[in-house]
Amino acid sequence: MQGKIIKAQKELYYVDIGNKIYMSKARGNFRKKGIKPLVGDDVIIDIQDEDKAYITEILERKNLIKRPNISNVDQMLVFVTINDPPLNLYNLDKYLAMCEYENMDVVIILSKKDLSPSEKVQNIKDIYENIGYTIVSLDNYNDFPQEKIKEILKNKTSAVSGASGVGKSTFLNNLVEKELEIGEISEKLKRGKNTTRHTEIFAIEENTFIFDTPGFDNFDFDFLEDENNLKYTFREMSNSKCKFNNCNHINEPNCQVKGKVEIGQIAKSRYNNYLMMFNELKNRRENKW
Ligand SMILES: Nc1nc2c(ncn2[C@@H]2O[C@H](COP(=O)(O)OP(=O)(O)OP(=O)(O)O)[C@@H](O)[C@H]2O)c(=O)[nH]1
Ligand SMILES: [Zn+2]
Repeated sequence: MQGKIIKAQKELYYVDIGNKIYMSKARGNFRKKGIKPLVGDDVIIDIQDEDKAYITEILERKNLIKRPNISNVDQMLVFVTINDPPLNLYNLDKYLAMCEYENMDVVIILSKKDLSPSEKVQNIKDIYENIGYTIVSLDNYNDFPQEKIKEILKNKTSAVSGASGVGKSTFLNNLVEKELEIGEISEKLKRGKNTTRHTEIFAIEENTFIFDTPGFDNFDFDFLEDENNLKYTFREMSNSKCKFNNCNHINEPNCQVKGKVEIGQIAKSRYNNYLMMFNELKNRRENKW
């Protein structure tokens, strides 16, 4: 039987098989190899009785995030605000680069719309929609697009990320509370108010999950070692016809990316952040030795 680990407590794993949750312990070859099951893992279980089972196999992971340790994130909801806290485009572009590198879909959530001047919201939308990102602006208290969010989450396992105070927990509570009201999430999964926090996944509906702890917590650049690969994580730089096909778009002659920046087809902020990240990675690699 195949299922997904939605919660881990010490050596006990809660495996959701769609209509039922089994408390499971690890058994099998992966244990000998020192591989520990993670929340998010798709696993094969061997059912013992009513609600107990053994995990016998961990299916290949699509990706693995550290701090918190979670796996198989299909989609990242990257949260930003315009004013509170102030928008930091460098960090946003870094999050986006990480998601590209980890092969996750990305949706940008611009929260606290109520506190944001609409022309600034439009500005950000213009930059990011132009390069193919979905961006949803919302007010967690008075304008929460539940149906739209559910549509975005459908049939995927999603996680949230973003700076402290951008409204991630309020968003998650909103989403889960509303679903609880509608009665689509079983009472079993209801978040205990006083229990210790472990990473958990909520099943929004069948085949649709969201992690309750932010991904890329405490983030830095340990995902990318070689600055020469950074260009592949900037969508607007792929498919450019530069003179050199390994062009880093910095000092090379006949660089189409630089040309596009000059005529405004590529956002200056994105390009400048690319240069900053490039240097950050380069310094880091050079200082390692
Ligand atoms: N005006 C307004 N305030 C909001 C909105 N969403 C959240 N807040 C408030 O912003 C503050 C921070 O929200 P949280 O949901 O705790 O933010 P977080 O991203 O989870 O923060 P960390 O837990 O530190 O990572 C709280 O006081 C919320 O009530 C919103 O859409 N509009
Ligand atoms: Zn170039």
